[in-house]
Amino acid sequence: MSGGLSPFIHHPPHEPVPPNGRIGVLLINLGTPSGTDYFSVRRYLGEFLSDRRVIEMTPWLWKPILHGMVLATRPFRSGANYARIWDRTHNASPLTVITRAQAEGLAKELGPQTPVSWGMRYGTPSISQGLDSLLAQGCDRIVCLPMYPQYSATTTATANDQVFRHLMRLRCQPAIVTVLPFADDPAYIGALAQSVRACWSRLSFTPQRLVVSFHGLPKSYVTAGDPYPRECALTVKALSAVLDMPPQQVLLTYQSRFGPAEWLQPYTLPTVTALAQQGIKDIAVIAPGFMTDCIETLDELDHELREAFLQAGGKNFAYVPCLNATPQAIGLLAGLSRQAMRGLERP
Ligand SMILES: C=CC1=C(C)c2cc3[nH]c(cc4nc(cc5[nH]c(cc1n2)c(C)c5CCC(=O)O)C(CCC(=O)O)=C4C)c(C)c3C=C
Ligand SMILES: [Fe+2]
Ligand SMILES: [Fe+2]
Repeated sequence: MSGGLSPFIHHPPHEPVPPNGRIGVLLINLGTPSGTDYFSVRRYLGEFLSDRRVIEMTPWLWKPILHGMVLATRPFRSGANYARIWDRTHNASPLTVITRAQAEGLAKELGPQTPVSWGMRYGTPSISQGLDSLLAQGCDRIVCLPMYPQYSATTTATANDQVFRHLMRLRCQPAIVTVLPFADDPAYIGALAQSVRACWSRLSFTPQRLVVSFHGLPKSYVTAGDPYPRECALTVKALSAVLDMPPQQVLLTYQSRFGPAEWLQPYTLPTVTALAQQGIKDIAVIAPGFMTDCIETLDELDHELREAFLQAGGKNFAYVPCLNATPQAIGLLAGLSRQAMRGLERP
């Protein structure tokens, strides 16, 4: 509700409820289209690809490309890909369904004194909606937890930007703590190792290689200072150590390249097809940069990459699911939240 000519949201005067306020947690994820049709995907991609943290190219060069080419064609292709992974029970993208389950699991774990909500950087429910829901529940202190284990300005920073953009409109602001990425946090690495072991124990083969695939990033962003590949390397090193796997059996790769520029290398797809051509028959693939299974994992890895590997001569391909809403993931999110909440406690 806006207050006349004031740029700030109008709050009727009220006493905080409960009287000394409370701490809430906002889980933040990337976001996803609300449907697989052209217009839903276009709306999502339009918001995503208009973010200057994501596309740094000067707007007067990028806008004509985005509106003239990308948004005219890509929604058809992406929409068809989303249709392959769509959760028809909930009529929603897996990213939405699983993020909601993560928030519900965290709420249960933290108990009724700590409201939990969730918001997407692009699409709905938005970060603003998530924050408003916590404010309406009397939260005067909020932990914002972007669910990106490895820092990148294109993900972590833009999630935090959006939180503070919402705060800019508030007359009564809550205190905020943003949770740092957790690339080599022992609880995160332990959860990943457990999911690898659980997956492998169900296989009828022993993978000769573990391919650890992360979402890519334009190389120029890294040259300009984005620490993302360093953080990915930390995760791989810690995971190999806990799994007690020799480094040569664990390969760090980058997927999901977008546009013609050079992205971080080695790329996942050519690496995996080369493995098959070199006679490596059995592999497993994990994507620890994603806390939640989504189009990039379910379609690009478990579907497209699997087919490419088998077509190139591979025999067995195992995809290790993301941590999703497993008890290990909820324990990790609860641990990160509690640690941040300590910094917000009143004396
Ligand atoms: C320049 C473009 C992009 C950058 C930079 C980028 C970084 C980045 N993204 C993720 C996580 C996710 N990305 C997802 C989808 C997705 N990403 C891009 C482009 C860039 N990402 C596009 C165009 C899309 C949409 C899908 C498509 O059209 O092919 C998703 C999945 C969302 C879903 O709906 O399931 C995630 C998650 C990270 C972690 C990252 C940088 C490190
Ligand atoms: Fe992406
Ligand atoms: Fe992709």
